[in-house]
Amino acid sequence: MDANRKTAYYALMDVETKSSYSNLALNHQIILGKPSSPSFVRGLVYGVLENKILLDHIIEHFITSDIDKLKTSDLVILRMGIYQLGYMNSVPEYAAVNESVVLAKKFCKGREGFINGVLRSYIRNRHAVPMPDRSEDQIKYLSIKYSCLEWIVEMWIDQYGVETTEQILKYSQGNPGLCIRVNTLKTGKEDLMRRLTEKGFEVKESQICDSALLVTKGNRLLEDSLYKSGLFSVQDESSMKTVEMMDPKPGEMVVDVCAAPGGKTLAAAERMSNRGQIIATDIYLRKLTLINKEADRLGVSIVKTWPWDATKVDSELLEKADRVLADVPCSGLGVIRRKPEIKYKKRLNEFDSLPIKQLEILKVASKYVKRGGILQYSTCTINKQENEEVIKEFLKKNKSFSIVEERQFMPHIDRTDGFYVCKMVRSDSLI
Ligand SMILES: C[S@@+](CC[C@H](N)C(=O)[O-])C[C@H]1O[C@@H](n2cnc3c(N)ncnc32)[C@H](O)[C@@H]1O
Repeated sequence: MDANRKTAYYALMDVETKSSYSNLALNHQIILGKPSSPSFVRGLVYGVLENKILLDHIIEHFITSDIDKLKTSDLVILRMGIYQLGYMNSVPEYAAVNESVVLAKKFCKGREGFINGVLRSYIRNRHAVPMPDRSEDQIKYLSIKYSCLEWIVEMWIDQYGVETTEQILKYSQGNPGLCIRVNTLKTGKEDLMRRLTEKGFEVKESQICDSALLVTKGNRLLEDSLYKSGLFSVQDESSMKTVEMMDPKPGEMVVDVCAAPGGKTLAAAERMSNRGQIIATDIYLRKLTLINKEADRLGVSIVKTWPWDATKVDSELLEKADRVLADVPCSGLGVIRRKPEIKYKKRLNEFDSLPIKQLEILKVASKYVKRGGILQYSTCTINKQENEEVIKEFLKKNKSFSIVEERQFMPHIDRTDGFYVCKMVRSDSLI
């Protein structure tokens, strides 16, 4: 059996049946399965996940039974087969069908005839699958075309209008690429570019962040000695941009109240030339160990971690910090191209209560800021209720803070993840 497709199947089953995060499931299965082409596996897994609603719409056209009655294993193999046939030009039709049948024989015995039949019908009639009439049901049309649950499409249409919503959906698809942060404590951007290029990686500078490099070609980056010796970290441009906007200076005291897994904390430490102090807290103790481990790899010694619920005031920190970062838990709707599974989350009470929790965390975080200090709020979402609305509520009752810079980054405008940053300053005088 082809190890590439088997690995993709296992990763997709992990996402469907164990609610695993796609990136973690994929990395885990690639390590276990040792496929000959990890990039093929990635393309197939992300392609299927990104287009799940569209693929199911197609499958429904070619089966007589109810799609909800299919076993997950049947459905995953059908999605993989249709995706290869319809959207992966490099895969010959016979390979897509034969390999799907081989998977079916192993993982859903007795269903190989059914799967073979559906895939062959698709080959014969792929152009006959109707889309919903856009003029009759715009939300349904966009939901199927861009594979995103209807409640999210509806919410964005309410907040941004139809045209922008379609742009957001369009640019939230496709491989975002790999971005790394140069560890300026150990190397410089030019030096790292040269060393990576010598090893066969293709690297270019980011247009968005000073310390970011985009790796456009090359495999097994994290197994390389340059990574192991701490010369760089993997981090999205959006995360790095947040720290660039916060602009922590050497010698300052910084508090990061939702710090794990530590991307922004460690970027801040590098920007501070490892001078000063950063208190990094998170509600989950086990996640804090990741920060400490990474700090060791990067040669960072100014970070102190401890578990803390950011909705509770830590009296040790009152008015102590030059800068406080509240990178709060959010719906993640700005990072759906990295984590497509977010597009399929049902709207639960948890979603609607997020702004309440975010405001609570922000209020507590504000108490740690010195007079004249900086308070920065950030999310990786494009839901206004978790962004502008939270800030509006906060500023209404906290008159000593005012906005220095506020930005909503959008996938279709900035070609980045969707994320929101609001940098505020606490007044010098008593208000
Ligand atoms: C967006 S993530 C932070 C990412 C991090 N700043 C980084 O750059 O790597 C939000 C974090 O908030 C933490 N969290 C959730 N509820 C919390 C609470 N009540 N108190 C403290 N941390 C919380 C989560 O464990 C999660 O690690």
